[in-house]
Amino acid sequence: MVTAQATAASPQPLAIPGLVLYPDFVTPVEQADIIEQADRAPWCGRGIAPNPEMHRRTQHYGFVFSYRHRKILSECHEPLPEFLAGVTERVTQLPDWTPRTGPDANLMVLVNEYNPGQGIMPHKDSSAIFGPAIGSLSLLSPCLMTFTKIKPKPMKSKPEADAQAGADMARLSTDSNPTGPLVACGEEVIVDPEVMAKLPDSISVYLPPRSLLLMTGIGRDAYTHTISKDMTERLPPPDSLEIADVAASSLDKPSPPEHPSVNALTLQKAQFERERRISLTFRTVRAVAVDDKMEALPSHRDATTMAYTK
Ligand SMILES: O=C(O)CCC(=O)C(=O)O
Ligand SMILES: [Fe+2]
Repeated sequence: MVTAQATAASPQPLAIPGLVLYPDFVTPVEQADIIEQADRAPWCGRGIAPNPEMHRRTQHYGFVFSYRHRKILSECHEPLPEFLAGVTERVTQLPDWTPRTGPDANLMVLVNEYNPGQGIMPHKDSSAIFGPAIGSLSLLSPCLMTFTKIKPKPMKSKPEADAQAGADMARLSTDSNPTGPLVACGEEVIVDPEVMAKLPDSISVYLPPRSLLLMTGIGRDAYTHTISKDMTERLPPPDSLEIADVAASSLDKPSPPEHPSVNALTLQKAQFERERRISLTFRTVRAVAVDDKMEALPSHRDATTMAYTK
């Protein structure tokens, strides 16, 4: 059983603002418990509704997301299953978890399974559908998650921008093409181009087993994230790799005992084999599809826009 207690390892802010890695977010025993319980629950994908066309298997708790239609299919306020309650509470109590918490927080937990050869295309989680923080808990196999700066669109006047936001919302409710980055609209961060210009174009983040990656602000809204399908992950040069607890300059030093998997891999190999990985994605839902239109959920009507303009 995963309980809502504080995590031992200290958080690691990454090179992109808003991205923070929490190593050892769950213990090996908690990891085994989550995997066992998830494997007893029904998966969708590979011919099974509600996402039969997906090759990757998923489980959707709290709300059901359709990849084909890119929307939350139905509102369902059933409590999260017992095996997810503790870890979800722990995520939503993190100091940088910005959405509201509590029973009306419209939480969704998505379980993703990646077998060797499976990944996730570059995308940004829609700001119209999902709230301002996304937590990703990595279980079993490590992987690299690559963040790439989204190229800015040409500046628009206010009426044009408003019209575009409306069009984006309409597109979200009708578009059936599941490829390509999701449309960004809603209450996403507004970033000063000068701030963005100083940030890296792309970084690869090494996600050790049992770590939680929290994505907020710039890292959530101004970058896409992706996991490759490669069976073998090759570590990029140290200056483009973000590794928890290991500064690029200390890669040739002996590994500290607390995170042997991170350092052993980094020090001994320039590559590693992907094995089965299960991730839990924690998000709040802002809008659901009702009669084929997107409608904002009540608890997000008063959400405030965060601006990174300084
Ligand atoms: O597997 C992960 O860690 C990320 C999943 C993800 O990006 C998503 O479901 O939108
Ligand atoms: Fe995502």
